[in-house]
Amino acid sequence: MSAQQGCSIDWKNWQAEIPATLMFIVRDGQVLLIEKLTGIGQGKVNGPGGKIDPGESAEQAVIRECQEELHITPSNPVKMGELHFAMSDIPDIHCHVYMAEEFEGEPTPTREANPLWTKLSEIPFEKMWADDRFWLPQMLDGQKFNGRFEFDLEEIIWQDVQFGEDACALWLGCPLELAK
Ligand SMILES: Nc1ncnc2c1[nH]c(=O)n2[C@H]1C[C@H](O)[C@@H](COP(=O)(O)OP(=O)(O)OP(=O)(O)O)O1
Repeated sequence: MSAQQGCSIDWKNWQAEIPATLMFIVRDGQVLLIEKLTGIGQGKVNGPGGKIDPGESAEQAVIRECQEELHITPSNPVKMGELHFAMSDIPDIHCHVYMAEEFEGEPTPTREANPLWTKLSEIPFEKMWADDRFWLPQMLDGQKFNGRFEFDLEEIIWQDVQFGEDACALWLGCPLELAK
């Protein structure tokens, strides 16, 4: 799929209804994933994360979600990417993706998530959102990215993912972010 061919979304004027976050903590050749027990993507494997609350920055939100879902607090999160999901069956999502190497606490199962320490070579893409295989390996390799996906239900019908520092210039930022 090329950058614009076959895409029905006017990305220039696109605005997501749901601002959201994801966190991938990497330590000792493993990444901390979750089995998601509630919310959008229930039943899938993903990183911890969730919706950004009004007045919250993306970074504040991703830390809060890790506390709620796994009882851990990531330190020094690094923003790695933005994901733009135009969905057919649920509201569109704009997701801010972070990585961290350190955290406080012990990953603990909660009502919302089961923690899954996963070898970097054994990520279960077949249990994850279809887009993950197009940016997660590169991100875990240290590349920043900007991804746009049009979904028809669970299937990707158009995509564009860019990597490297240039990709950061495409980030929309977080409209709810507090001035820093
Ligand atoms: N396509 C795709 N790929 C990868 N990750 C995601 C998607 N779509 C998504 O929504 N996500 C991620 C983004 C967020 O981390 C979650 C969705 O947020 P959700 O769990 O519904 O938000 P919470 O705030 O935790 O849930 P509620 O409290 O509102 O139930 O999935």
